[in-house]
Amino acid sequence: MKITSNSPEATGGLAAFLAGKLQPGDVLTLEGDLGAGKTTFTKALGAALGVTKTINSPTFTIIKEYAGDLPFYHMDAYRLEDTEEDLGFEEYFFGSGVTVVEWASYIEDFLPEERLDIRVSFEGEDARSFFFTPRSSHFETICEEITNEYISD
Ligand SMILES: Nc1ncnc2c1ncn2[C@@H]1O[C@H](COP(=O)(O)OP(=O)(O)OP(=O)(O)O)[C@@H](O)[C@H]1O
Repeated sequence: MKITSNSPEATGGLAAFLAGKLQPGDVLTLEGDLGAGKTTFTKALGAALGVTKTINSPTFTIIKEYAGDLPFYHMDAYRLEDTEEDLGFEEYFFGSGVTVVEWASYIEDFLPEERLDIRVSFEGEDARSFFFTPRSSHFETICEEITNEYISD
């Protein structure tokens, strides 16, 4: 399923709409090229989940935890490339918060099967495409709701 965004604000609105549908224990993976809009999307998602602190890229910390209406975990697996060491991922993935994982393919063996995969691609100066791949019935329902909200006809 593909949604087009024509501005950072539109990306924020899409992230906020998704945030409103999420439940404790939900895991999202987010991939896209440099400058595609992953951070823009994640900041808006976190804000909509009630996080008031500034959300920055967690590259040097692997995971950042934020308090919101429910816990929000922002993970960047870049420095874990093909690790076989379990750093306690389950506490996040099967916990009471929402987790966003960047560079998720690097920790593929530890990812929960039930998740929402999101890919952002650069289409032009302010244009971005968001591709959503739901990997559970819960996320299929959410994707249908996003489609109904964003795709008319
Ligand atoms: N439709 C759009 N959606 C998101 N960002 C957009 C859009 N149009 C323009 N932008 C701009 O593109 C940039 C996206 O940067 P952002 O840091 O979110 O990307 P990123 O994918 O996290 O990159 P990096 O991997 O380098 O951290 C921002 O400067 C943002 O204002």
